[in-house]
Amino acid sequence: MTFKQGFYEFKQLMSLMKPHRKWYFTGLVGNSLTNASITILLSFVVHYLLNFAVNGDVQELYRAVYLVSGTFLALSLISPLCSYMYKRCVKLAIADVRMKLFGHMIKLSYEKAEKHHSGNLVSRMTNDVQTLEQAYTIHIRSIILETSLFLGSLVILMVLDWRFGIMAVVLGLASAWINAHFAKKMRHMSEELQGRMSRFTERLSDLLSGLQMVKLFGLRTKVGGLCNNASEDIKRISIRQGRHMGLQDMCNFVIEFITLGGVLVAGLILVAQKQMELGVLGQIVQLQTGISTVFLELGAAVSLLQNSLAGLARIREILSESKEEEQFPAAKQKGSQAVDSDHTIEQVPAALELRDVTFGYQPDRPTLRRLNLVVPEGQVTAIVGPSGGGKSTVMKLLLGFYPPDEGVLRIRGRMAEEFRLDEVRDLMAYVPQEATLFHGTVADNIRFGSPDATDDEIKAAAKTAYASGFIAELPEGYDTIVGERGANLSGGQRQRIAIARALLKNAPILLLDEATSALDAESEYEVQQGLNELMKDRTTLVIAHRLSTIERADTICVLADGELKEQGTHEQLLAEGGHYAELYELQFRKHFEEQTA
Ligand SMILES: Nc1ncnc2c1ncn2[C@@H]1O[C@H](COP(=O)(O)OP(=O)(O)OP(=O)(O)O)[C@@H](O)[C@H]1O
Repeated sequence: MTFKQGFYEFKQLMSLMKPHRKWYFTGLVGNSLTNASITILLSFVVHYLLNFAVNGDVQELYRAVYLVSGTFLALSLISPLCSYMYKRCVKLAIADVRMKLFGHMIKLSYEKAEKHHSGNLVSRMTNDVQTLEQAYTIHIRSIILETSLFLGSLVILMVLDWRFGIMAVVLGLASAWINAHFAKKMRHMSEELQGRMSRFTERLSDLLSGLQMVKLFGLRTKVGGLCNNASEDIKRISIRQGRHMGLQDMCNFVIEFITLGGVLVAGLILVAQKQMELGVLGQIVQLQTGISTVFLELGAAVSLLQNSLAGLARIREILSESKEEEQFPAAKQKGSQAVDSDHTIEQVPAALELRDVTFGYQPDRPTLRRLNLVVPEGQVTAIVGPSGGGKSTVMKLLLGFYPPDEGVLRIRGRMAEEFRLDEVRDLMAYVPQEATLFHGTVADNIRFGSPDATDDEIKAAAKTAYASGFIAELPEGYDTIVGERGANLSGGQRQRIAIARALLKNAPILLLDEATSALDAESEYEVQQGLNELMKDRTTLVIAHRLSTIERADTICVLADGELKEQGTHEQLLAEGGHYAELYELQFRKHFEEQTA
């Protein structure tokens, strides 16, 4: 790390402290200077006491007593006050950083957020923010304290005997050179360590979120092994770091030992030749001992600061990731307008429309290819097709999670990018395959659909969604805690809560990633009843996994390999005898076999 880079990173570190900088530095410098002054004043106490011992001069004793009293006063008053002042600023700044990071994370564009493992993001919020706090509270304080102690001691040494002052400067330069060398290596290890900590959190969160599967499939050793490996990596790097710091300490000790030995020998010779008072030598030894620990402490602080700077780099990496735009994302490639101008405005514009939409998660690997899809207002349009055909991707584009690479998206006849994202999301209610519930009560989870809903409205929505029956049987009814991600409820119950939430939102367009196939017959029936209520009088785009649920849809679109293969009503598509008829035949036969088994 060059000096320029170090300075730049330090500036970055300070920029996060900006609103509290004045009081932070007042407290920090006050605390450091008080503590440094105490050490220097104590060297005078040694000086006076030794003079008193040699000359028997009581004035020297009085001076020592005054100094000790002053030191005690400073220790018990100024130092704690300053300490409180800067520590308070650190707590405030760290809370700001945490909120800023959190605010940024939840606004990350879906595309960026998907690239990070949730455990990795958690680790940045916890481990990295913690290393940042240590920088402000411990390492920077240490650097200021030790530097002021060094400078103060150097001035006194120069006044007492300039030769010892020069010696301290030489010692300082040697120590700085050695510690800079160690700090460079320490930075590499710190970056590696933070990365491994992040990986450990990822593995742990995978293990905990999939605990059921881990137990069922006997994966404790395998998945637990991944956690162990990550933990072993942390152990290995931490031990390497410890060894490195031990070596650094040893080098600093050697310098300290040689210097102190040199000071003692040279000083005693001067005392023997009556060129120096014993009190002066005592003070020089005291100051020199302080200077030696300065370099030990300074070396450790600069090394440990590398941990914090590595953490800061990881925090800044997230803060520099692009946030979701306020406007609905436009197609990445120009030429979309040309396609749009070809379009003849219909009398009643479609609720949703995709024109020549091409999209790929990776460049040159299109998931959707020149797709044309129209969802007429007030009708039910179903998308069916093989797994991986691009059905959910269509919904992600309509919800503005990704911009199409090419083509045009229209919502109620207007170009999608003319809308703000929140406007589009207000127009649509999305019920995903897996209902997302948050830790809280049943009522809280339904209320997410409309934060101002009254208790009666919540109950009415639950009733329409066929959820009121099971909610009444829960121990605390609507006040029952659903557990982490709704773990205290069954899959069908979770889905009915999600349906009640969508009902409460009362959006005119419904996007439904239907997943009744994983439910037992009774739950499936009840969820289906809830969905039917939800679809009433609404424009619906539904991804159907069970064809029996969409036989009465106004239009069925068959999507495979990102292309629209067929389109029509159930009867038309059966009569065509194409992909749909094949899929239907397959599901019908499977169902028949299940029934007769
Ligand atoms: N975030 C992503 N990054 C990269 N590829 C993705 C991502 N999400 C989906 N894909 C890929 O895009 C393709 C279409 O996925 P999509 O989820 O749209 O299919 P689907 O038709 O909804 O499938 P299913 O019926 O199984 O839910 C698949 O090949 C999938 O692997």
